[in-house]
Amino acid sequence: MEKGKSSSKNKNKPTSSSAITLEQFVSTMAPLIDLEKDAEISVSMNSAETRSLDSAQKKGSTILNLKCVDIQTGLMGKMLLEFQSNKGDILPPHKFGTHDVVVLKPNKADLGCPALGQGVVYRLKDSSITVAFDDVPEEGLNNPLRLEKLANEVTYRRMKDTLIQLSKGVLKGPASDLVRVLFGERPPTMSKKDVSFTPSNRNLDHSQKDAVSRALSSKDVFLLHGPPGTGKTTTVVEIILQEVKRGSKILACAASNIAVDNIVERLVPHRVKLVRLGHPARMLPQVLDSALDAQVLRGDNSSLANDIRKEMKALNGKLLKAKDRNAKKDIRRELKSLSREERKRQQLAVTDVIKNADVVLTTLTGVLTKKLDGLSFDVVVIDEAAQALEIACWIALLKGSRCILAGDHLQLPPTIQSVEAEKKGLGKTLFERLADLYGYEIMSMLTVQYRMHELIMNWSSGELYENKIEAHSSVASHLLYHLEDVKISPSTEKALLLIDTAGCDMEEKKDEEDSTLNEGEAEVAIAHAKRLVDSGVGASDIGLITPYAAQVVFLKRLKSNVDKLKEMEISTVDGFQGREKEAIIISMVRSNSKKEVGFLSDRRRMNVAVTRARRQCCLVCDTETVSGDEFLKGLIEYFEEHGEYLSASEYVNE
Ligand SMILES: Nc1ncnc2c1ncn2[C@@H]1O[C@H](COP(=O)(O)OP(=O)(O)OP(=O)(O)O)[C@@H](O)[C@H]1O
Repeated sequence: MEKGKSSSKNKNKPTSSSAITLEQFVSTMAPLIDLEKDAEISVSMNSAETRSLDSAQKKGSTILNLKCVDIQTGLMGKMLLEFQSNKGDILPPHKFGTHDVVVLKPNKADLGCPALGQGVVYRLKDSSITVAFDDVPEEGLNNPLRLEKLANEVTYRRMKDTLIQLSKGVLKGPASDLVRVLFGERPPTMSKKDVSFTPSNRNLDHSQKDAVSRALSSKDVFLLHGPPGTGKTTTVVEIILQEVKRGSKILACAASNIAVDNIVERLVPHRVKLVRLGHPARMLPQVLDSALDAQVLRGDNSSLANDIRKEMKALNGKLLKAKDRNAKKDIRRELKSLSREERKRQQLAVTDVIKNADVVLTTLTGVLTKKLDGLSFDVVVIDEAAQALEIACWIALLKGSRCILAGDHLQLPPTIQSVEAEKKGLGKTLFERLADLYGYEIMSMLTVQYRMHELIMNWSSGELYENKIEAHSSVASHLLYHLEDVKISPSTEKALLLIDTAGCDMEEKKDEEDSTLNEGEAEVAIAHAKRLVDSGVGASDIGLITPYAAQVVFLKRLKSNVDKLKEMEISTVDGFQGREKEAIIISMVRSNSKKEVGFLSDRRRMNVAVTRARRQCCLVCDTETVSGDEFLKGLIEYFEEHGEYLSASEYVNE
């Protein structure tokens, strides 16, 4: 925000890094996309460096020794196969994520052996992984199996294609004026009068209403800045509904499938004509009804295509029986024409659905489907824009003449695998660049938050949002013991807790992959979670988060021995962005005599960590080590002043 503010004072004098020209952008990004692709391939099974199965499992790109425990039909004919480890409860540490493309192979088969099937990860739990396949593999399911993760090269190809398009043809497309504004060649414009509207959601607060009105006034670009818990998606949905009322055709996107589905779910009750494009295995079950495939099946053209297929089947039967050459020739001719008709009907079914929809929703990379070729939109809305690569945003932006980007550049940016690409600026988002370039001229910030106790919020608001955020009265003073069935106890009566491991002999260490973990601290964090559950807090209402992947693995191992914590989620901070829990425990891990804190010092990461909590945020850390960093020192002092301080020694041996 500070950046946005300062640039708003000298409106059209952008800072050097944000005032990049289109040509500079294209020439900088092309090699960075290649670097990132290479980095992704090197952690996947397509990598030439993967020489043995053991090394692949260590890298997390394969999971060995699996058994298939369940097969179900779902998702429009896709087959859902669930796998568990042959060796025990918990899957070994891995780098698989939902929606990754994977192949299934016999456990011991050679690295290059053909796959039994290729699918998409549908669901991931600590102890199982479910994959959606087009068909059930014909054999081999009764023997030990392995899953291999493939690099998603298609995404990179799509980004490269977009760069090429940006570098040449766009000056004539729907986005021709928008491109000039977003690269600082032309100033953005807003209509002179405030646009008034009747909100569909009567609960909108003043900052949300103001943001909707300004979004509707914008003629080219608008940024909706949504700090944690301030109802960014609620506001995005209102903007879309108002644009539909105005008769606009809207393309609504986000970097992740889940964020797209969130919007779909909230639009459906308003009976908006919409369609969700994408692979059904990547969608939430509750939005499948809005999927393109489902709507195509329901359409007239689709049933006509079905009738034609039936006719073709009958003709094929006739063809087999026919003896006369001329009769055979006639049947073949008829079959050919029916097949042409069937294909045409299928395509018409797809275009009908898309043309009839007021809102088309898909992920950013999903926009490059042939189904949207030649189509343009009045407005492109991108949610989670501060978590998307700029080049991914351009895939969607080239389809429209106006855009509305929603996000928070003070939370974590997109994850970049290549250290070099990150250093050279691949992770700088369009949202951040535009906030720098034009500031409040094109941006509104939401200022009422609906998640956190005000003590949890105040630290983040003061450090990152110029103290502009206020807590809504429904959450401002809510505590864990106000929840039904939760007892008042020392563990549940405070919004902020600091458990200090300093002097308790709990040093950090490195795992084989060079990620840091802290076993003593992990035990303390688990002990606090147990105390919460003993006071009546539901385990599923607790989130245990940490910046380090190795600590996640260790914590999960500890958790597997504690039955009452089964439903508690454990994740990296980065993986928990966008989520919330009643109680959050943060294990900060670093404890060393050099006071090294590594990437803990990124204020955006701690901002995300602390603001996941609704009623209690508990920091477990070595205050001696982390206070070596000025920013973290401020965090510790804030917790000491406004919360309860405890020594980790009180939790040892629990
Ligand atoms: N004006 C409002 N009045 C009451 N509750 C609201 C209002 N706006 C948002 N909320 C509530 O706040 C919560 C967060 O809203 P929403 O999901 O829109 O936020 P978000 O900005 O997408 O989330 P995040 O802050 O994690 O990015 C939801 O439970 C929502 O119902």
